[in-house]
Amino acid sequence: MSQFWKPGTEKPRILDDEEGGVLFFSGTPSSSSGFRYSSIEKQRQRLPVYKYRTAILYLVETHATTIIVGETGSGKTTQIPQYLKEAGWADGGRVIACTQPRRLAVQAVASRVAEEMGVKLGEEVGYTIRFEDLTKPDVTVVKFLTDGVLLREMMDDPLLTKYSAIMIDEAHERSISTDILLGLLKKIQRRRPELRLIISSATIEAKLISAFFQTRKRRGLENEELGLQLEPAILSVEGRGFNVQINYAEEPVPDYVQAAVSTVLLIHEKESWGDILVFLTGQDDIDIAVQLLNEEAQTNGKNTSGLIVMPLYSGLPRAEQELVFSPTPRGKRKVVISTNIAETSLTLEGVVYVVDSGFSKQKFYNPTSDIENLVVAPISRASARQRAGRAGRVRPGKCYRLYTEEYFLNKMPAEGIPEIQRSNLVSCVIQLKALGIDNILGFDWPASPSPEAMIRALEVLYSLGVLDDDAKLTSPAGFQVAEIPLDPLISKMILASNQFGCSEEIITIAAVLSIQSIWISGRGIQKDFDNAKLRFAAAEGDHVTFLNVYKGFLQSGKSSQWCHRNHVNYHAMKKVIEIREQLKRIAQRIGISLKSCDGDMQVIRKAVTAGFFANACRLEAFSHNGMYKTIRGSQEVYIHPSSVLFRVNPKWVIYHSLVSTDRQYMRNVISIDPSWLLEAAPHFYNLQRLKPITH
Ligand SMILES: Nc1ncnc2c1ncn2[C@@H]1O[C@H](COP(=O)(O)OP(=O)(O)OP(=O)(O)O)[C@@H](O)[C@H]1O
Repeated sequence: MSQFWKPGTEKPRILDDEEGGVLFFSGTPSSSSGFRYSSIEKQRQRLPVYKYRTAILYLVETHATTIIVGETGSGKTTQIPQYLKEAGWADGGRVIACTQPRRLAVQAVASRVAEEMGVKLGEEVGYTIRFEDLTKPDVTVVKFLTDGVLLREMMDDPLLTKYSAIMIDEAHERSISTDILLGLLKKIQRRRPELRLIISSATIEAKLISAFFQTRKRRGLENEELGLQLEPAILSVEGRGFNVQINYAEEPVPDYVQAAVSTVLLIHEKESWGDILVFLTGQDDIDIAVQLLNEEAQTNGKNTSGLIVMPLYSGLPRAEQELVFSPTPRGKRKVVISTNIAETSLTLEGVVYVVDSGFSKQKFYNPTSDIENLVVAPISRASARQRAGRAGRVRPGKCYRLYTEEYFLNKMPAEGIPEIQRSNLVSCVIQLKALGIDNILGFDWPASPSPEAMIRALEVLYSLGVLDDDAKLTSPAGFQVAEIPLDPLISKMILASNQFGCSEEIITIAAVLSIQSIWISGRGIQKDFDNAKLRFAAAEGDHVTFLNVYKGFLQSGKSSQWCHRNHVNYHAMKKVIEIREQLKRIAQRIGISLKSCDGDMQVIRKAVTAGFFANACRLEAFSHNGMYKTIRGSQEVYIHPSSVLFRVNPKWVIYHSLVSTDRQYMRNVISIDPSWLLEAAPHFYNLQRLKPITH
């Protein structure tokens, strides 16, 4: 391995691993077996956090807020909720919550903790993620949930009264929902001094978070008689899992996908037993890496013999995501090629090697153009450490960084930029408004978002009819939009469908837009795939095409063979049906009557326009290459090749989202009549701006 790799000087191992990997096995014997249970108990006790059990419980007892800093793998996520339960924080019908920024982590950690506690998932230990609730009222006492779901729960129960203790995990990730939660929990603590907050963070972000909780005015928190300390306690948990040896590239690599594939092959050739986890940035480069490994298997079979390649990204159906947790068959080596969804909180038992490209897809929002883009950007040192931490969780491991040590030490930023400072804030603002926070600019943020982004969000919400002249939620529209757990633009589209008599169709479209893709594509099958898509393609655009696919799926009796023949993702369609059912229930609750327009495409497109008018684009007059300009900011955009309107290029379109690669591409596009923009948002557009194009 030496021709390419140079061992690094990053922190050596800390924890003694005298038991090697002996206690751990990759099979999953039944959790009821005594052997499994006692081995799990021993594993729990050897985690670094175990030595701090008493200290943690003491601090939580005596402090309103406890900040726990610990390295990845020290056991924060899986152990602290159990310690709290064991100490009685779940007695008397109270619930302990633990939030995570990512859905997959919520599910994985909940099932691990249920296994450690020897209970069935969904009973004492459960989880809730958007559109999926595996908890039982009055039974679930340790609940894992995404930070976004906890925020939603505040709409029904603003003081989160059922929780005795809330652990905000992975706070260093600074997801937008975590930041909002931190601000709101500070407020809640004034009203509920008995509530305990535990904030866990892997990095120096802890200092910032601590300062944030210290600077507060503690009005109303007068509980000295309880012996409660109001200043946050900080506890540093020393130690992590097993040693991870870090290796750096000797030279910068020109193509990280190719370099990742070469490294996988090199590890497979030279290194001993153990699975490999590769971090790339998104479905596109993951698909390429999978393809390259498959090609290698065809041309040079012996280099890949025994390798099982598995992609992992959020758009993948759940059943496929879960495959990565399955034990690796004897004599084989699993290669999981993932986005940063595997970066925190996940333990993939067999992983010994991590390959880190040094990049991830990150959201960047430009308030001037009002465009939010997913861009491939360098990760931070904190992320790099988290990635390396995925090796060495159950035995010593190695991490191969596809960048130089010099780059890591001197060029890589120490921390990422909090999501709230690089996002479109429309969803965030409406949530705060729904929680009665009127002075958004004056809200106590852990990191302030830019005033421009705030103003943009207020403008959009105003033009959607969600906020009134005093920037308060309108009644009923504003409250209804806030009730629907989707992007407010989609929620507004659903609301508008009520007037247009097409709520059945629009709810289907909303369900499809909520998942990444309903298609199965891939290199080598492009022609078949294009032909399959043509069978459903609608001249009006992608949204109507989705309706055709949905109809076909129902007519086939929800058949998986039908999906296979048509390159439609069966699991994704099942998810669509599930989400659709939930959206129907929410729609009915907020007074939307379920009606079908029986194929009247015009009303469907008008309802889409009512939500997405701000994303309108016009084909450039003399464009021969399909260039559009956004009406709002005059940005150059193109229809994505995956759209049924690619090369059709209608004059006026509305898009659902933008992706940026070599160009800015519009995904999920529908053609419209410009006069509908004026109907939908007269205060947003003026006739001058909508002047038709002349060829
Ligand atoms: N599913 C699992 N299978 C086997 N071991 C596991 C599993 N989940 C956790 N563990 C063990 O528990 C350890 C601690 O995991 P935990 O998620 O609690 O750590 P953490 O400190 O929260 O790390 P991170 O910051 O990465 O989430 C792991 O390193 C691993 O040894």
